[in-house]
Amino acid sequence: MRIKICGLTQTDQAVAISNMGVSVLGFICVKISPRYVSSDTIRTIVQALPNIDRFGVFANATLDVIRQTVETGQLSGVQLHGQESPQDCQQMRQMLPGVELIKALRIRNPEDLLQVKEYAPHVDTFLLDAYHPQQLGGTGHTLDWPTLRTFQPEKPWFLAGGLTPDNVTTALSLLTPDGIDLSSGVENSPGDKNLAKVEQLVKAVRAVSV
Ligand SMILES: O=C(O)c1ccccc1N[C@@H]1O[C@H](COP(=O)(O)O)[C@@H](O)[C@H]1O
Repeated sequence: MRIKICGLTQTDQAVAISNMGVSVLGFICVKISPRYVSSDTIRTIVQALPNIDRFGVFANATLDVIRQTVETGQLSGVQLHGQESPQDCQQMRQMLPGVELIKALRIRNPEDLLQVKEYAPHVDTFLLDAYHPQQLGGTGHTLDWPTLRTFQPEKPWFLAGGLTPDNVTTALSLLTPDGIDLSSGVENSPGDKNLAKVEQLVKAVRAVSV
């Protein structure tokens, strides 16, 4: 089970969280987000980290911006959280070989899950997040977990959306994602992570999965 903590902005918190057994750190590269960090800030943080996966989160960014951020920020993965098409993903895949490509789908209803078929040939990993009409992500809203019980894409997937140390056990009793992703559920305020909550989360996940 991969554990991704997203929306890091501070080096000391990123280092502490890396050392807790978390497997992926996420950096928000969407300028309108209160968790936004520039590629230079990502590089500064990443250079202080042990060996850990590092995803940049983008929404409808150009290929050039993504390539520049991956290079400067030394990212190992690109999470596409906007309306990127399967063709956009295909182009990205060609441009960034060796970089994990994650397509986030914001789910409004069970029909939205059908999109995975079109994306699957062009991405490495899926991420399911809750839909919010005004916010792209980091909403703290949960998905309707029981409706995802039969979701079994042909690629690994992360469950995101409103997960907390308190509700993660319930989520994992209903679903078997390959990873989980949390942002606001382990924060004091946007971009300021609560280390005690991250520790509580890791313990809760390790108690129910390997
Ligand atoms: O966190 C943000 O500000 C953000 C902005 C734009 C796109 C995605 C964003 N975050 C992603 O939101 C989900 C879950 O967040 P939460 O746990 O519900 O707070 C996660 O995938 C983040 O990468």
